[in-house]
Amino acid sequence: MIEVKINHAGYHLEQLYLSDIHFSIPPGETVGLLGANGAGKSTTIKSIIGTIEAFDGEIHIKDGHRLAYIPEEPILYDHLTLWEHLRLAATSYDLPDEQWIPKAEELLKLFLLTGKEHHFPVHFSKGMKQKSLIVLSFMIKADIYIIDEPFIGLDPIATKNLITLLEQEKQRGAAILMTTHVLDSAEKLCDTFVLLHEGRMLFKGNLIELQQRTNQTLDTSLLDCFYYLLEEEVANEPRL
Ligand SMILES: Nc1ncnc2c1ncn2[C@@H]1O[C@H](COP(=O)(O)OP(=O)(O)OP(=O)(O)O)[C@@H](O)[C@H]1O
Repeated sequence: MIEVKINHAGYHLEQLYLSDIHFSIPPGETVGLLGANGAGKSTTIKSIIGTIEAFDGEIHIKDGHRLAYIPEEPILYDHLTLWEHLRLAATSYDLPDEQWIPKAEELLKLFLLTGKEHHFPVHFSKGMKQKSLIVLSFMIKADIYIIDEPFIGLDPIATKNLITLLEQEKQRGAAILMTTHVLDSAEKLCDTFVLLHEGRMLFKGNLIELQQRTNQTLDTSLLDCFYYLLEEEVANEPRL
């Protein structure tokens, strides 16, 4: 379980971008953090993981719970091989060799990285770097996964494997937060949605609640509801 209470957050104290973004993710649930470009999704994630410049709010994570974060732009160490990255993560979480090594090998095979363990991932393609971070995150069996744009840059097989892994982790009781612009995938994978617009939370709830909120029928897609909600918001904005 993770509880997010962002009163204000942003990049300059005098000009905070996010305001009043409050939501929680119970164990075994996936929340989709949605919004147009610049709506504040990455800023919300930075607030949760503690890398934002200015923050007023509270983030509650149960003691001892592990959080795995997969950023949109993969960040890897220049001078460590893929295997050294995996060993470093395992050491940081005190995982015994007999636990992490078989899991790492299984994930490397699944994401077609077997044979690349002793290469330097900084020289990998963008998708391979992303897959390396996926292997690292799923290897530690986190309680909370935060994934920024998981489907951009992954090939179709890797995307399918990632979806299967996410479903398995959810069944295991992990709480998952993902941002994505791929709304048909979000509709299938997420239990609830947090919709941001210009740093504010426009909506929080499941698809049925979003269909009701936008006066749409139960067969209306997430994409269409999202569109109607933003259209209504923009129409109601004060004109300069
Ligand atoms: N490092 C930064 N310094 C100053 N302002 C920033 C910084 N990063 C983002 N912003 C601003 O904060 C606002 C929200 O950006 P954010 O990256 O959270 O949007 P997003 O919803 O993740 O967008 P996208 O879908 O394009 O990734 C934007 O106005 C952006 O210009």
